[in-house]
Amino acid sequence: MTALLEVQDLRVAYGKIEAVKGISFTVNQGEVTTLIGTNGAGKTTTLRTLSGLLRPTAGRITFDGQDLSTVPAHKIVALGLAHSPEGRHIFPRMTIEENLLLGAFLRTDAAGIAADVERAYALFPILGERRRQAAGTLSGGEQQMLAMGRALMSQPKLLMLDEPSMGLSPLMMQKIMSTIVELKASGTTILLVEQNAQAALSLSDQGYVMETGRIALSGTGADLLHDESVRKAYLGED
Ligand SMILES: Nc1ncnc2c1ncn2[C@@H]1O[C@H](COP(=O)(O)OP(=O)(O)OP(=O)(O)O)[C@@H](O)[C@H]1O
Repeated sequence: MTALLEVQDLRVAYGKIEAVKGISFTVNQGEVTTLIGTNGAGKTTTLRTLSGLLRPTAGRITFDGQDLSTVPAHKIVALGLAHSPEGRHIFPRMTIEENLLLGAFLRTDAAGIAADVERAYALFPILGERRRQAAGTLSGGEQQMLAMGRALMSQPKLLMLDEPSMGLSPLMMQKIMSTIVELKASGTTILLVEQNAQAALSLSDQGYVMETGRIALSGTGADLLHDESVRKAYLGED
């Protein structure tokens, strides 16, 4: 198993408040790795740090053999790391296609970009049907598809998805989860942050449980899914 991302003893603080308190985890090439945890555990802070939006106070991030700790955010996309953020952050007045093309802002290969736009439409047909409409007219779930499609437009080695199922209907959530499985099958490595532990762990190779800035538990998705403490805390079992 080759590690694509290695995080060692990472610490991140907002002023005096330490949100991530020395976490270590690995994302293997070609796998889906999930971070689960309660609200405020530090999952989003971790993804934002990997994207270069926050600076760690300590620790090491190695991505594809390179130390990321001091690489600025705008260079991190070029290294192959894409982030579909919590809350999607699509541009509502721009069209769906314009939003997708923003994800390719570093690329100059017109034919490749056009092919990847078509790939996004194949993955999410609704986006293709409405390509010329303002993105703000999409439903929440469709906006999530757009955010994922846009992140894929940079042809990332690692796709980070922050709470892709948030606020979605069960049917829409299933679509997003099955797309994650499809993306993995086509060779994309994924780091997933999810509140829906059942759905996320079911499709994950590896999982990490975060609690108040620390990793409390780790294992394969199947191990965690069957772990009694995980079932009690995250799957609502007595
Ligand atoms: N901009 C900020 N300034 C100060 N504290 C922050 C900021 N953003 C997050 N925090 C704090 O850092 C901690 C970790 O938050 P984070 O958003 O990373 O958690 P999370 O695991 O993603 O939670 P959620 O599932 O609720 O999104 C929380 O205590 C939160 O209040």
